[in-house]
Amino acid sequence: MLRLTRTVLGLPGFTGGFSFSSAAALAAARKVLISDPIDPICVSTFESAGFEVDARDKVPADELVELIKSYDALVVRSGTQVTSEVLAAGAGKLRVVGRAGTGVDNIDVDAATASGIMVMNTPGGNTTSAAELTVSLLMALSRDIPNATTSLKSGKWERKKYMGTELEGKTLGLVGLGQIGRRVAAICRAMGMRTIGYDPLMSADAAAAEAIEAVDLDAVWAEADFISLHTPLTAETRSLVDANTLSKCKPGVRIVNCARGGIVDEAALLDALNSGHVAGAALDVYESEPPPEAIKPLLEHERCICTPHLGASTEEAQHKVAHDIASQIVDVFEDRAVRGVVNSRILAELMQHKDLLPFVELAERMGSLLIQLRADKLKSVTLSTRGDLLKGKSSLLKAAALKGMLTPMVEEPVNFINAPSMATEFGLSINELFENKPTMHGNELTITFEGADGMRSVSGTVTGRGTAAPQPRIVNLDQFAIDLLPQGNVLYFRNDDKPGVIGAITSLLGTANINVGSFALGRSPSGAAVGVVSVDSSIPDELIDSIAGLDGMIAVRSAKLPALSSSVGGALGLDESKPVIRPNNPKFGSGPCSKRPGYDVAELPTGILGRSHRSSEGLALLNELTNESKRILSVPDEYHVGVMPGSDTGAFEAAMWNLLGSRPVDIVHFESFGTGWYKDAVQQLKLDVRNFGVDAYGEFPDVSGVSPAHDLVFTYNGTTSGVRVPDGAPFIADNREGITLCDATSAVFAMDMPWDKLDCTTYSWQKALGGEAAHGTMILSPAAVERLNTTTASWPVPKVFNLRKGDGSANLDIFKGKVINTPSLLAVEDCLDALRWADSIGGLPAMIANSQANLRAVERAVDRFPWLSFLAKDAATRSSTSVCLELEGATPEQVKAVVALLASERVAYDIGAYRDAPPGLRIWCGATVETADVEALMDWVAWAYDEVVRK
Ligand SMILES: NC(=O)C1=CN([C@@H]2O[C@H](COP(=O)(O)OP(=O)(O)OC[C@H]3O[C@@H](n4cnc5c(N)ncnc54)[C@H](O)[C@@H]3O)[C@@H](O)[C@H]2O)C=CC1
Ligand SMILES: O=C(O)C(=O)COP(=O)(O)O
Repeated sequence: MLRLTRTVLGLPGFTGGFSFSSAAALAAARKVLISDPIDPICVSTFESAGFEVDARDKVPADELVELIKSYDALVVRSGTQVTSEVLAAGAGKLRVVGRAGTGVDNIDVDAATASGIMVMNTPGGNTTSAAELTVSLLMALSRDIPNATTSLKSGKWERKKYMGTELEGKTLGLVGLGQIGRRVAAICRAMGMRTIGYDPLMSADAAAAEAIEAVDLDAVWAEADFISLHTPLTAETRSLVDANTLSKCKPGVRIVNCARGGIVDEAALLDALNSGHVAGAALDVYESEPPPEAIKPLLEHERCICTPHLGASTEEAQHKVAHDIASQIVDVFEDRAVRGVVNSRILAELMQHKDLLPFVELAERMGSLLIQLRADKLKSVTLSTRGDLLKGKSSLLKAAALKGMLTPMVEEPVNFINAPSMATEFGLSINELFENKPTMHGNELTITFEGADGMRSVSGTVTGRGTAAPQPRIVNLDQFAIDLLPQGNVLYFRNDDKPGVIGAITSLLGTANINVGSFALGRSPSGAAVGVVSVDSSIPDELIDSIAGLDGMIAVRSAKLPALSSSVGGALGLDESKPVIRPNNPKFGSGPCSKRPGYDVAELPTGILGRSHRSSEGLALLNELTNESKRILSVPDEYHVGVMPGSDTGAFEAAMWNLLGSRPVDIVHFESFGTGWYKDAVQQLKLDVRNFGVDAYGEFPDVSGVSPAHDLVFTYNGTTSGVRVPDGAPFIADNREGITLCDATSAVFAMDMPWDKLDCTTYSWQKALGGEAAHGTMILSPAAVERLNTTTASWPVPKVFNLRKGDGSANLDIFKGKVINTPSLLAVEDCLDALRWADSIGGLPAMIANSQANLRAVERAVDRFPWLSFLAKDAATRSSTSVCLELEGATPEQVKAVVALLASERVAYDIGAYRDAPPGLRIWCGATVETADVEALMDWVAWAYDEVVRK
């Protein structure tokens, strides 16, 4: 029974003011208790997901009741009895009970459901093993193998005594045609048996498709030579095989039970064996395990074969179920998926329709709002939906609304698992209605209820779906059009629509030191007005009374709703404050950057490995790479593209060492790497340099003095500052005399490159392509080639950087696949894979669009969170690949803690700012990163900021 703190749904004049349990989402490890012997893969799967595991072979019942209190999850096989006492002791902290196997009859599933604890199993993991044991027992029975073995071992030679019977041609009667029953049927049919079976869920056609004759139970008893049981133990199957049913069986029938003890009445079976009516029985499972003394006569009966619950006891099955249950539980805690849940259809549905999450959040808040604003008992509640998205989804939305309605009313935590059963206990039900009428909001949800104060209703929708961050909004309250973000503390009032009321309310709130966040007002032609005010703190009852006393006031209520973008995680009852959606791919580092979506190293062609890069095949591969890069990047035909050693750094230093020296150099730099090129030019090459630098990270320099007569060295995109050259690099003259050297490593494949302004461009594969490190690409214009041909370097150039031949002319062989030194052909295949992917999504325009969409996702977060800002203030020089962010109010240590927390939650790796840059975040938003992941990440950033900085 539920413990209620209030007379549920019946308090007149209730004015809210509840505190919601916003469990602090600490980064502490989740704790799992394993209380039965299990394959070690279970422990290692949990541990590698950061869980703390306590694995025991056996925990006595009384100890378990104490022990369970400190665990988030419990894993069992059939040995541990998970009773209502255990579940009650665990409730609050315990979220999941996982059964590494099929049968959950050792778990009090109803008690778990009432406490909001998820129960899951691993269907299918041990099907083969259980089916193979069943068939082994059928064969052992037909040939009496155990007795024959014992006889021979005792020195006897009794060939006559052990005359057996063939299975071929005999009828096998199966009760239960689930996974195991069907597998047994398939094996037995292959042995020539006739297979008949009964299962209330299986149609005759579906059974026929499995080559099983669907019959009723009486036919199984009457026709089977062998009967095998494969149902769960339920009220209906308990003692299914008893004296009565046995009497209906053929004399000489043999019976196998590898399903559950209790399906067979053990005393009746012993009688039937004693009378000879049953010729043999094979049991793997017992009513009580281990079996008590009392059933010794059955176990010791000459014609009874018995095994100690070994159906799932194979290395393969144990490995599989142990791995499955651990990864299912990890997935639940990480909100990735809900698989194998046996006590919540709604949860499984919720995880399948993640696109509905904002509506689920809305429904929950609407339910919560209405219940808190009601005046008296509810009479009837109706949820109506409009719009294609919501059609057929009302069970999910109803569950959300119920969760919202119950949460402020009951003491225990309400989640999607227990909300429906709790509601049933209160007799609280919601009617549903789908309305075809179009609405200006597209998809709209309305909850109406009849209370003592008449019909009340609230309607809401979700704005910004698809484009901006989706936001639930209340658009109508009691027939008044309003616009309200349903979160936090809310004051509702209805009054005669006359001047002065709002002023009086704000002044009362001000006097009580309560900040007003927003006002939503609606009015009807009849002269009534309704107002909803969101305020920063809860409103004391005395203040409500004072507002109620204002002239013209009809009704006043207050309510408290959970903070937005935080409560759907509570759907799982896991952690109310954590966002529910995690990035699918948490790799947001700025180099090496994330591989393309769907990347699998196993799919790379490997035929070339071990071959010479100078073989015709090796050469062809290198040329394919440079040609494809050239085509996808729309590099002009007359330019040369080649592979260089040493990543982008190697390629760019090769460019500087080979091309500079004949003119003064202007260096435009605005972050660490560009500053490195500046230092190279001054300190190593001792060039005549003009410095176009910046005072601080995030700025773009004043480039108005860049001279067309000089050479120009610049970075196109500052990976460490999140600053980029403005589109088209307008400061570079078309008719210049000098040449330009452009480090484009985090710009290519994500930005349009103005090739006519770039004479030597370099990049590495590990950035925008998500390729492998150590190789770079160099692109030379005809002017750069001419520079090589007409000048010589006045300093030594190491062999791996040398772009000239012995005669001093440009070594264009490098750009025809004849690379300077040995490349990794595996890295080449990997890069080609990225290029093929680039092509498949629509080439360069699609890659640029991806990166832009990612930047917009971050921009939306910056709009939403006042403490979050771009390091690059000017949008025209803001990078869409290496996006650098500052967290206002966070100390450097706190920024580090935010980064560490996001990594420990496995939502974002490697997103701390570059070591020389100001503390902050650097999120790679190049084309290989998916926008949905950036969107999900930004909610997590907000969560981590709350955890570390605000708490
Ligand atoms: N001995 C052992 O170590 C193992 C035992 N098992 C047990 O075997 C049994 C079957 O497992 P699965 O095939 O994996 O489960 P399943 O869920 O795939 O199949 C059970 C089937 O029983 C049917 N059923 C339910 N009530 C029935 C009734 N009154 N009459 C006839 N059929 C009914 C269901 O419709 C369902 O098709 C379960 O009790 C499970 O716990 C499973 C694995 C290992
Ligand atoms: O999976 C089942 O239902 C089983 O009966 C197997 O039980 P076990 O995990 O071997 O204790």
